Amino acid sequence: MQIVILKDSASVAEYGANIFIKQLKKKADSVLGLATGSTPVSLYQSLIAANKAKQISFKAVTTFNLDEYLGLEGTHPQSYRYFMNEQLFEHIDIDKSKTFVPPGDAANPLEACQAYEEKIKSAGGIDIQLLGIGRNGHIGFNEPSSGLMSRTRVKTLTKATIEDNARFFKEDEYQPHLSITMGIGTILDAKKVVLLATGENKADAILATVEGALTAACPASALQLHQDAVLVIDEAAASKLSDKDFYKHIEAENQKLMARLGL
Ligand SMILES: N[C@@H]1[C@@H](O)[C@H](O)[C@@H](COP(=O)(O)O)O[C@@H]1O
Repeated sequence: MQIVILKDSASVAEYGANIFIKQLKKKADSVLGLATGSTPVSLYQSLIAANKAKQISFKAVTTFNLDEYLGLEGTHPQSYRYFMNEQLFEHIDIDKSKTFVPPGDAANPLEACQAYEEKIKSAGGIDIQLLGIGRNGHIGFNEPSSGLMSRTRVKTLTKATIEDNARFFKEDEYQPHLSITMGIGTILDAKKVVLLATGENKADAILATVEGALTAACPASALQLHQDAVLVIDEAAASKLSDKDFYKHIEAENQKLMARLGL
């Protein structure tokens, strides 16, 4: 796991965006795995700016989002499809028919999960998967106790996640308790995984992910198994790590090596 500790959330977004910009320059028809939540919003703004400045194009790109609320149509303002349209897709030169979000309004969600897996496979697999992290260590909507090899499926949200996400819903608005989410196995199949975390309320989850045991109790700990997982976190999210200075030292050495190799 590559651990990059930066001073604040703006630096995290910029570093994360640069990984995606580099990927799109290298492979114009990349398959991107995308995420929702407040953490990736600034990264999306940087990608929009890079697209407007003609540094990168999304014309040949395909995207797959991690998850969606079950029971919300894509036109619902709290749906993740709506979020993606608003925060990214409507501002870039992407072909919307190549942007996929699990269908929250599927008549048969079980079949829809299977179809989503097949769609990812037929697109050639995900080149880079962007992730945020929940306070309880969830990735996508893979809550604690999720199978480490799980595939796209229906998941019940924990009380903690429902409470954390309640801020997006109006007081009397229906808030789903179920979701469709890529599984942990689906996420691990991505060629590269980039997890962003900022703020002190993510510090316990980051500690469990980096220095804790590989366990379904912290779904993000499964990234310990990935060959190319990058954690981009700010000082606050890194504040509980015991080996923080060591990770900074490794990253400085890593940067020197990359510069020497011209990468
Ligand atoms: N399903 C999403 C996750 O994919 C996201 O990582 C998490 C954290 O969100 P935030 O970035 O707002 O803290 O929220 C939701 O539960």
